[in-house]
Parts: sequence; C-alpha cells; structure tokens
Amino acid sequence: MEAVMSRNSSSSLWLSSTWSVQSLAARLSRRPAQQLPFGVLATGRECIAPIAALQQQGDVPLSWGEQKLNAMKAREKLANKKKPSKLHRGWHPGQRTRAPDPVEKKPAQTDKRQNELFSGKFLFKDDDGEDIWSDDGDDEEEEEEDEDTQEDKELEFMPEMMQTKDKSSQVFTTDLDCQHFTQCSGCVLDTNLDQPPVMEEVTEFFLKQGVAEFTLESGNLWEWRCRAKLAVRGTSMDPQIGLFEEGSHFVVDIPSCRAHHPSINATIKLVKEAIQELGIQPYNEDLHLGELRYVQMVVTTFNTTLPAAERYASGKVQVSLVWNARDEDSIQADRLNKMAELLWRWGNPKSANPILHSVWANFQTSRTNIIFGGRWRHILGESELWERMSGVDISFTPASFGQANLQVFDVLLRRLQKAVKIGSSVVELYAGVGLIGLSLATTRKCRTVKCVEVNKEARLSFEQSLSRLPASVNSNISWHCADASVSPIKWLEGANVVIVDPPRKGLDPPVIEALRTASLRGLGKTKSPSSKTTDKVEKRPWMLRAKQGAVHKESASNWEEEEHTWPDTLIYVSCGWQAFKLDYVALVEGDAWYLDDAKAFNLFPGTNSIEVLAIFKRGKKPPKVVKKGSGVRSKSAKSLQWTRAGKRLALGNSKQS
Ligand SMILES: C[S@@+](CC[C@H](N)C(=O)[O-])C[C@H]1O[C@@H](n2cnc3c(N)ncnc32)[C@H](O)[C@@H]1O
Repeated sequence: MEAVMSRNSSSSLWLSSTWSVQSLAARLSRRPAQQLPFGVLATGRECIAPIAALQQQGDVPLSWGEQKLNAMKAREKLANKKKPSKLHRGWHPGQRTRAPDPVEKKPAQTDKRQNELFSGKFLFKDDDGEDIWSDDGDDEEEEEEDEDTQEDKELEFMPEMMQTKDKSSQVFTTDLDCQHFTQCSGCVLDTNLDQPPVMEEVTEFFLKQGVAEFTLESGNLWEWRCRAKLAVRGTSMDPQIGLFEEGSHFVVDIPSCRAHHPSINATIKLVKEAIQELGIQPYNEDLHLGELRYVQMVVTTFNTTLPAAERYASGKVQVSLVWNARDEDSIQADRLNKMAELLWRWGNPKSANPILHSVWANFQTSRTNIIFGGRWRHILGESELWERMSGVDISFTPASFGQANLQVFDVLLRRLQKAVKIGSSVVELYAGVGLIGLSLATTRKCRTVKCVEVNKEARLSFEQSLSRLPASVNSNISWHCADASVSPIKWLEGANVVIVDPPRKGLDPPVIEALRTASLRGLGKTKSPSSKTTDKVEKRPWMLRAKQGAVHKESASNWEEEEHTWPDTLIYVSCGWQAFKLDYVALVEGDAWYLDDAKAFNLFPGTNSIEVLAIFKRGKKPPKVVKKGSGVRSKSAKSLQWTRAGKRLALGNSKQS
C-alpha cells in the first residue's frame, strides 16, 4: 500500500489517490468515496469496463474522476459568468434548473409534449424548418404539424427535456434527481442535464471556427439508456447489480437508475429475484468463484405492431448472462439454463410482465475484469434483435457495438444524411454494424457504400441488416473486417464522402494522415502533406481489397469504379471531445480540410460528454460571399427563425434591441 493513512483532529481522512485505499477509507468512514475529503478524485471506471474490452466496442470512457473534476470546474466557471447562456432561454449555467415559477400547463399542448416525452418521440426542427420526429420510420404514421398558438410557440422554444417527466406535476425540471447519484459512478451531473458544462467550451470553439448556428440537440434527459453492462456481486440472498463505486471493487446497486430505460430496471429486478429463488452465486473476484459475473441488457424498441409513438415505452430487453464457465457443457454452467428458463417464464412477451425479448449467455472464465468472453449462446426468445433507425432496420448481435441513446442518435443520423449528396460514393471507417452506411445507402441512393470495422462480431449483424434492405436500394454495399489504421488510404480512393465514427480516443494517426493525403490528392496536389505519410495508393484498391471477411451486395447497375476520385466531404462523428479538438487541428493544418458545419447532441445526459457531428470540406475555406441587399444575415435570419437555439437567440436579440 503506497499511502499513509491517518486521522486528523477533524476526523477527516488523509490519503493518497490509490483507489484501494480510497475504497478502504470509504468503508471505514461509512461514507461514499466521493464524499471523502480527498485531494484527488477517483478515476478508473476501468474497474467495470476494462479499457481493452471497451476500446474494441468504441466506448472508452473518460475517467470518471476526470469528468467530475472537469464538470465541477466548468460549472464553477459558468456560475461566475453573469451573462445567461444563449443556448437555453431562461436558464443560465450554474443555476439550478428547476424553474422558479411553474409554467401553467396548457392541457392540449403540454399533454402532447408529455406524451412525446413518454413515448420517446421528439420533435426537432431541421435547418430548413422541416419537422424531424425522432422515430418516424413509418411514413403512414407521420404526424401532422402543430398548429401552434402563441403560447404553444413559447412552449416550443423550451426544450422538451425541460418539461418534467412527472405527468402529474407542472414543474419543469432538468435535475437528475437520482437516489444513487452520490455513490454511483455512472453520472457526474445532477442538475442542468440539458446543458453539460463542456458545452460552454464546445460552443466557443465552434463559434471561433465560424459555425454561426451551433446548437445542442437533446432528447430524453432520463430513461435514455437502452444498453447497460452491469456487474453482479454480493450474495445469492442479497445480490448487488450495478456499477463499481469509483476506484473500488465495490458494486453500487442501482435498481432505480434514472438513466436506464425502465425495462432495464425491471429486468434488473427480475434477475435479482431469479438469483434469490435459485440460489445463484454472484461472482466473487477475489476468490474467482461464483456463477454470474455480469449482465448485459439491450433494449429493442422495434415493434411494428405498435404505433410508432408507443414503441419506446414498451421496449423489450435482450438479457445476456455472463457466466463464469468455459462453455455451456462445463459443470459450472449447470444452473445457467435453469436461470434462463425462470427469467423467461417470468418475463416472456406473453407473460404478465412482458419485458424480455430474449436470453443469451456469454462464457467468461478470465481472472481479469474484461467483461465478455469470446463465446456466446442464444438460449430463449428471438435470436435476432432489430432496431429501426431513421427508417432503416438494423440488426444487433449481443457482441456488437450499439448506440446507447437510440433516439438522439436517430436525430444525428438524419442531420448527417443531409450532408451527403444523392448518389454519392461513401466509405465509412469505424463502422460497427454499418448503421450509418446502410442508412445512407437507403436514404441517399448511394452508388457505393463501404463499411470498415475491426470487430468481426459486427459482421453477422451487417449481413442480417443487408438482407432486410428494401429491394429498391440499388447500391454496391460492402462491409470489411479490417483495422482502419492499417494502410487507410486504400479505403479512400473512389469515394466522394468519408465518414469516421471512432471510439472516444479519436482517430488513429495513420487515418488522420490518410485523410490529409486524400484531400491533397483530390485537389490535384501530389506532394505528401507531411513527411510521415508512407502510404502509397494501390492500384485498383477496391478490387484488391481483402475479400476475406468481407460482405458484398452488388448493385443491379453496372457502375464503373471511380479510381481517381477522392473524398471532398469528411463527416466526423465524435463521442470524445478532447480527442476531437486534437484531430481537428491535424485535419485543417495546411488547408487540407476546413470545417463547414457542426452540431452537438446530448447523447449522454448526466455525464459531461456530448456527441459532435462535424462536416468538413476539402481544401481551403472559401471566403464568405455577401450578397448585395441580403447579405450574410439572410441565411442566418432564415435559420434563426427555425432552429431551436436560433429561435432563442432571435428572441433574446429582439428583446435586447
Ligand atoms: C463509436 S463506435 C461507432 C460504430 C458505428 N458507427 C455505430 O454508430 O454504431 C466505434 C467503432 O469503431 C470500431 N473500431 C475501433 N477501432 C477500430 C479500428 N482501428 N479500425 C476499425 N474499426 C475500429 C469499434 O469496434 C466500434 O465498432
């Protein structure tokens, strides 16, 4: 033990940042670790989500301590600013977000909004003023436009998430209001969930880069998480299911997590009851004994028998039991089937409590804290899990990466689609199950879509999704199991648009270098952008490309390959703000790319992280053309009329003037 621990006169504990010590201190003082007077806050969500495993899944978290410290610093900074934020009408950073005077409810409008909130359906305006519903995959179910009264319009200015989730109450709130907050490492913000403090820096950054209408799109502030991987510890009589307390191996039980979709919390309850009923032993990592190590829950809201508005609330859970056994035949797996059967009896779609979609097992015997082993087995229920995202049916296996916030990612997808011209040739690096690529093939009638992903487990999902694409989709579509950082230039030739959606750590350096090279080649410059560039363009890269591990669907049209085309549009989807800033600098250096537009999405409410969608164009930024008589204002004025943040800005400006 590195630290010296002592009690001072005020009986607070002084110790180093060694986590085992911190956890010990927490126990001794009978207080959660976060409440101890440490000089250094904890890091290390790695406890539950080991970096190596998560990196593969694209979900490497910023350390929790780092997030919490950043959030606290940013909040302090914001609280000292007198000027209210322009992003959120009526609230300013640092202020508690409960509105001082409850807004009187106007029954028709508020009920409709609240219904949307509960159904998980949100109305967004896009830049052209068109309504976007977060889940309007079915044309026949398209909603009519609001006929707004003045008061309704006022309400519409207020983001949906500011409206309380409590149907009976009339108080608008953006508080987390979670009983687990002080101990659980999942959330770092408990107020102002609609405006993570990092947005201050993000907004300033993009304004500086010339993005005049930078907005943050938000959805549900609670119950947004449709995927969870939770540790199972404790005893068979008193199982604990949740995340590790920061810096310790102590699991915080989170039965009432406010971020989880309600079906996840209901499934946790079911799993606990099954453990108790059957006497299943939760895993003990010190002794490397026990049966159930983790449980993964993935919600599917795909149910075409229900109206779109009801699908989110009635989401069903694919539950995966991570069992401490080599495989289904080993003696340790003896009671796995019993547990699966009991869960299914209690929660199958025809039961009184129909919350389950299916039950799977994963086998993991490693002594490390890597969550999943390599072996999966489907036990009960449907083997395929589907989700409808921006009108396209996508399949997910339990081993593949999936977005946790389906609704807000759906909105991001629709924004992204608008940046891709009809008929484009697209390459998507870090593609996962090909969600973005397949949605573009369908909605933008792409000539070619190539998806590149390192996780081989995503292949099956891609194949299944491909089989359900409408027959009208006439694109050359392929998925390649490859490391994007190995000779990435070869993927870029022949594409007009390149999409990157890397894990939180950002782009691999060879990918940045290839993007810069591709831009300069597209501009007709042959000189390498930097001495580090070593890639040569292969001849007919597409044909030579690894046939192994690839999935292809040929277009009915016999299109010629575009060998000498290089992307003129780069779309960067980022879940790691710190990494994005660095990648940005490298991409724009030497006028390889310039930023054309950007938006932020509140994909992880309760955390100080956001998702950024940034559109880059090749080459040097052209000077702004100011039209006579109308000028720059004309475009902004039009958009200001329509975007939500724009509306608030417009309102603020008109009040000031
Ligand atoms: C943030 S996810 C995005 C996935 C997909 N775009 C989606 O929305 O579902 C990042 C993906 O990149 C993959 N990945 C990580 N490193 C990679 C690499 N070097 N080459 C290719 N894919 C990689 C991960 O396996 C993960 O599926």
